[in-house]
Amino acid sequence: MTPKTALTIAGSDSGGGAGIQADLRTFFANGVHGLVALTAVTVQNSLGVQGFTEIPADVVTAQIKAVASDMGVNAAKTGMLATAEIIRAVAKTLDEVEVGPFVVDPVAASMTGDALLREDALEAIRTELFPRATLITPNLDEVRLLTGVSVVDAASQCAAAEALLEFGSRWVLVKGGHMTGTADCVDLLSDGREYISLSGPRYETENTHGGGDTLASAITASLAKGASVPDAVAAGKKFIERCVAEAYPLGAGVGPVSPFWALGPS
Ligand SMILES: Nc1ncnc2c1ncn2[C@@H]1O[C@H](COP(=O)(O)OP(=O)(O)O)[C@@H](O)[C@H]1O
Ligand SMILES: Cc1ncc(COP(=O)(O)O)c(N)n1
Repeated sequence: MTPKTALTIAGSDSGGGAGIQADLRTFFANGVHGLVALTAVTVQNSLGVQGFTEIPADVVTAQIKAVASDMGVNAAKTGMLATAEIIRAVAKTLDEVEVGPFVVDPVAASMTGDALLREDALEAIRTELFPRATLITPNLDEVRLLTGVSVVDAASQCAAAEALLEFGSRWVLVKGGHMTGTADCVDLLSDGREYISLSGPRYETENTHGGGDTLASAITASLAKGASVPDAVAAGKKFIERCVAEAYPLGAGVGPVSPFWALGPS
């Protein structure tokens, strides 16, 4: 049987832990056929991002149109978008092709602190992509850059969600992985009417490279299969929890979260 399709519009991670590599294996692990519009090639390992080269914006557009016109896209997500020009091209293309539910992970920097966006491009994500998004999934650093709100507890997480919804997405997931002083990892999902707190154990590990990409891709895979946003996010949270629990060291720096458990017992 032909599986549902999910499109990732994102960059390549040469270290294989994040970016399109994380997205494609997460789609696979969730039973969805992965499609790709590559935006950038990063030179990256467990120690950080040594550099990147972006793909020309018209080539990003052409990739999206090629797969959408022929194969059909049941849901799509963005990761690293590199430049304001690529962001504007993606926004324009989304007005011309049908991609189903659209998840925007506003990736600004790697977890090692290296920039994955040229200057001024986060503003373009906010103005061009958030209004078109079914769901946006910022982490706490991105929340601070976008709204100025520092999330330190449940009340400020709620305030951040409200501020982010003003930018026009249907739903927002304020991820709490970087919140300090909490025993659990709490992500807050809201559409401005419902406030759904998704709580799970915080695992003791340094190896969380690719965590945000994996969560957003798992959510996108569920949306491609027809789940509602709250159900897709709940399933994504369960998926990423297991991936963090089984994360492994690789290289001298930060290792990747692991989807290998999804293959079943070896
Ligand atoms: N140590 C951890 N244990 C369990 N879950 C975690 C841990 N760190 C992050 N998560 C979860 O992984 C997902 C990614 O979160 P976060 O780290 O906030 O985003 P990002 O990877 O984009 O920086 C969230 O669902 C978060 O709750
Ligand atoms: C190509 C690419 N896309 C996204 C990330 C963010 O992932 P992380 O925050 O885990 O470094 C990354 N490092 N590289």
